Amino acid sequence: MSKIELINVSKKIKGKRLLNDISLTIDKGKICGFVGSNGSGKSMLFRAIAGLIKPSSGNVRIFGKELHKDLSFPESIGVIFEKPGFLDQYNAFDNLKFLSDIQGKIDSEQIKRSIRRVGLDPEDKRPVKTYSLGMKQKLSIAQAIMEKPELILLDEPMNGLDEQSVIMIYEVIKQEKNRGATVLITSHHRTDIETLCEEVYKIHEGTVKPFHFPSVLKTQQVKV
Ligand SMILES: Nc1ncnc2c1ncn2[C@@H]1O[C@H](COP(=O)(O)OP(=O)(O)OP(=O)(O)O)[C@@H](O)[C@H]1O
Repeated sequence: MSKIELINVSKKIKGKRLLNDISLTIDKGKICGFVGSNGSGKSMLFRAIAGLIKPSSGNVRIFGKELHKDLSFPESIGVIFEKPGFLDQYNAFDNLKFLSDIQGKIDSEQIKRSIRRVGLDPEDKRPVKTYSLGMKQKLSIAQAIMEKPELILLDEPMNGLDEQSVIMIYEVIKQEKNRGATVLITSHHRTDIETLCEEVYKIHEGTVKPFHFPSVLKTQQVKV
């Protein structure tokens, strides 16, 4: 029950198999990393887990409930995908308020707290269109965590972040895990994955396999 399960999930678009018979189980409360080259299928996999695409075959179960059968979308989910989509003429707080009003689960103070947690100022009245890429990225992370979701999908969350901000977001992600969230992350940076993830999978042409980074130390020892 307390698992994310993909059972023989495939997705074909226009005859091309983008996800290829993926079976995967992730325990609740884990931080799980996904690596793989550009176009390998990481975002497509996240879309399948978020209920944003329907697999051509196979099932996705989120904590015991089957997507597209028991429910359309996971009940408690926070996501960021590659391009943050905000209402550019509104400020940070108003953007998150607008989104939180859909569910009506949290109050203004909780929104402000999550904006502060990612290092932004909830009292900043400037429209989001004046924000840098990194600031927009931080706001996306604030939006993904603000409702304390059970499941958090972070597709390249460190995009555009400076070194100090990356360390701050590492802490935020670890805090989310500590409160019980299951976090799935993609990144092209080994340090992100090694610092955060307890399990790592590699996606290659739509298939998924457990992955371990090659040990640099071992290679050096062999050379000596
Ligand atoms: N809507 C779509 N229609 C058809 N093909 C798509 C669609 N979206 C993605 N693809 C294809 O699916 C494959 C996987 O794309 P995906 O975005 O999942 O890759 P990714 O691993 O996230 O790559 P990156 O590291 O560049 O973000 C690619 O070949 C891409 O061209």
